[in-house]
Amino acid sequence: MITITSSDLIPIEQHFKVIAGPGAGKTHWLVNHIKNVVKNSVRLEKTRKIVCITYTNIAVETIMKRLGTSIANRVEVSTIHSFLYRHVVKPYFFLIADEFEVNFKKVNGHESISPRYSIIRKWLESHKRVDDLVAPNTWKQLLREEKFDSLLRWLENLQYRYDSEENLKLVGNPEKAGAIKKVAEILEDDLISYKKLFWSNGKIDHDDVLFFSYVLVTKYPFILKVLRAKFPYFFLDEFQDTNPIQSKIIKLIAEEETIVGIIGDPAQSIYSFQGASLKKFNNFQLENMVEYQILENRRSSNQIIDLLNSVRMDIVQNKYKNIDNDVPILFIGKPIDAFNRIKQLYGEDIIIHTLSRDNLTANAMKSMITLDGMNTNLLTIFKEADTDPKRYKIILNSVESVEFARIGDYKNALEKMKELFSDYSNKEKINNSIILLQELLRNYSNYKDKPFMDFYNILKPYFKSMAGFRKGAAKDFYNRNLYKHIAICINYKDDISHHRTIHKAKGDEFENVLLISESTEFLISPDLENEEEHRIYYVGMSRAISLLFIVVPKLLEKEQKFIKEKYSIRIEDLSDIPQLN
Ligand SMILES: Nc1ncnc2c1ncn2[C@@H]1O[C@H](COP(=O)(O)OP(=O)(O)OP(=O)(O)O)[C@@H](O)[C@H]1O
Repeated sequence: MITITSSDLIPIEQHFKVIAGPGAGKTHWLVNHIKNVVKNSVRLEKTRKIVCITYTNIAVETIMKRLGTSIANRVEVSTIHSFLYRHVVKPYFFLIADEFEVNFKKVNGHESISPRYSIIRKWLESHKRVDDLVAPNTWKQLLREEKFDSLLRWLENLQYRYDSEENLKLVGNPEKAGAIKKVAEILEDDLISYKKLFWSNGKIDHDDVLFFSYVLVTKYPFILKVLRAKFPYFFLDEFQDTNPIQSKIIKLIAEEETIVGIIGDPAQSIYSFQGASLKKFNNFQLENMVEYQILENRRSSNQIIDLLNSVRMDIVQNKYKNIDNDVPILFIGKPIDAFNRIKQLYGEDIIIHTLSRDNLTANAMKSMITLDGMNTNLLTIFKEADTDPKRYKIILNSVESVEFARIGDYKNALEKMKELFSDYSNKEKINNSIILLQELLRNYSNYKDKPFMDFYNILKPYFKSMAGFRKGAAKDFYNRNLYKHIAICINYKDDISHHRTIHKAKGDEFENVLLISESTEFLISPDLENEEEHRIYYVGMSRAISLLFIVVPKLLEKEQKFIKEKYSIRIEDLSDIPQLN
């Protein structure tokens, strides 16, 4: 292992792996490396390009900006899904379309696809093992209530996995099977038929892109030759979270001609549910690959780096900036109280980013409301209650569009709205979407704290054909639930707000961070190597530049004592601060 700094250059014609902790300047280093390749490579010629793969669209934009306009046209910065779609799936889909029953002419990009009742019904009815589905789990019984609910959740979590013979298989996650656990194995036998119902309609999702790419490059190796000819350099940031299919494709590309470089931090591997793992990153090898490490932390104050170093065993980061600041504070109490307490301590103007473990807490922080006693499952209940798919889509997309816009994400807000005007010309689609979105934002205070039915009533004049209500579950749902409670259950696409999940904050950095946690396990017995939960909180803590705060709901006396002894950290019980409202 060779130690470098984020300003050092390395040879450009060798595969490499760069390992470095948070704030080491991995992205910074990668941008410099790309510039160095553009400047010195004799293999780029006019049309050949460098590929730079990163994890999110936001990260793509950051890298493009840092590369600058003068060399941006020499580099293809992209997420892996967009890259593979553009260069493998789209041009070569026709080769496997018949085999997988894909209507490839209808395929237009990749999207998140949710299971739908009509499709599930069709699939179950003609499932190749339908005769093995016997009472109380006949195909009709599986379409009812609790079982259907479990079936939905199970289908939402399908994954492509390699079996022991390295064949790629589509499998379900038994942990998500709930009430259908007993029959999940039978259902799993014919999952491809379920997928084909979407594919035959031209709909493919993000995982399908990886799957089809893998099938294509292994069946038709000439595609690899084309990729190598077009892209002599292939770099991947955040490689610790790489999906195994992606890893295999990269290895195939690296077999000849193309130089592959991967960059990442094993302690920041937080996507095991997508099949990534710290071990896979550590074990990733290519012929003659050179390994480097960067041991600096250029982001955080000395006090934050001390804390990060105390929970991490494999490396000790150097304090590059060598800037002192206040020691981190561990609050005991509610997140909103902690947020207000920080303002009390540091002044109203302090900008605080809160990072939460789950989506709901992050969204509740956006609206500064507490989750106490709230039903946190409202979106699932909404989907079940509103059996009119058209109305459901209009309402859900509108909520998403409004809430995306409220955090400043107008791009995705507009996309959501445009889906509701699919029958219009492109220009009309945009115009209608803007007008409606503006109207909804202007009216926000008129429906935010009111029953969901009020929101429906505001939308109704814009969608004349949207169904009304008869007595029943749908009407009850709209009358009994408040808009704001449904709004906090949505999933933000690109969350650019000050209140995000830790997962959505990956790769980013903020001046002051309040980390919201349910437990202090990651401080009391940290084990980054084996516990993904601990790594998630480590990622959260390491986003902070100047000040770090952590809030937990409770902490035993002996735990307080232990934490005080082990770390330089201040503990404050918020119930002892009377002036907090
Ligand atoms: N060589 C350098 N010169 C100047 N600034 C640097 C250098 N390297 C890194 N930085 C700065 O240090 C900070 C951390 O860098 P960067 O975001 O690239 O780290 P990272 O290793 O990708 O972090 P993480 O893994 O935590 O997301 C950034 O503000 C970046 O601009």
